Amino acid sequence: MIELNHINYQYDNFKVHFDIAIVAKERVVIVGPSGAGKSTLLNLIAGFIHPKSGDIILNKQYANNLLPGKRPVSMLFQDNNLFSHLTVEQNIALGLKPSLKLTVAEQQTICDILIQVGLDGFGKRYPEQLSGGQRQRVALARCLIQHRPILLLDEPFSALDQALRYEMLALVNQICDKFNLTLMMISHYLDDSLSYFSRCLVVDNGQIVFNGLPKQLKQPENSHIAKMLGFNFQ
Ligand SMILES: Nc1ncnc2c1ncn2[C@@H]1O[C@H](COP(=O)(O)OP(=O)(O)OP(=O)(O)O)[C@@H](O)[C@H]1O
Repeated sequence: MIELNHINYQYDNFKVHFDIAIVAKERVVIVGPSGAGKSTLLNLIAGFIHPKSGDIILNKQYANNLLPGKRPVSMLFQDNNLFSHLTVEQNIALGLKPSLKLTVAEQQTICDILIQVGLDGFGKRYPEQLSGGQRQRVALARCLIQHRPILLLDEPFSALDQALRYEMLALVNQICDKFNLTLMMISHYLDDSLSYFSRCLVVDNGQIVFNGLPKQLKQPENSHIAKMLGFNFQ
């Protein structure tokens, strides 16, 4: 679970305030205009930035003072940050052991995870020998191998074409089922992908202005929010 209690944070002249509670295994999509504070929200949860005030509770543990690596969180970015001089297997292994000296059991874990993300047989390739979707699968595998219960995705599939984006969403959905993950994902899209999420947060100007079922965004009383987002549900 994720609780942000009266969280305040400020860049030079941009303030955010977040107050949310997300229960374990929820799947939350975060949308909002560019510069609204969506990445800031995930960065606060991941521990890359620290609130000026307020409490962050992750899986019932007070997390304000925890370094990113000690939080029960893994995060995937749009630029997957794979190392070009390392193979797929080695890139994934980094999530497990920075020394890359793996036991036989750990090597097997990597083989298993490659199968999970549909990349069986790709372990010896280098990132440049993969498509954009395959590279994102490797980055996703590196997150999953850490076995952290909270998965944060910062627009990881935005650069992919629609068919591949849906494929990746379906894969993430399956993975969340299998590993009982709590998911928060930033997206620029709110279309058929709605069905994968149990909740939608709309962030605008550093605040959450909508927190509800994705389908409620289609209701007439929320038409101003849908319009602000530029979504056309007709
Ligand atoms: N390191 C920083 N220093 C100063 N201002 C920043 C910094 N990072 C972000 N901001 C500002 O904070 C605001 C929120 O940024 P954030 O990246 O959270 O928005 P976003 O909703 O994720 O945007 P986008 O959809 O364009 O990625 C923006 O106005 C941005 O310019």
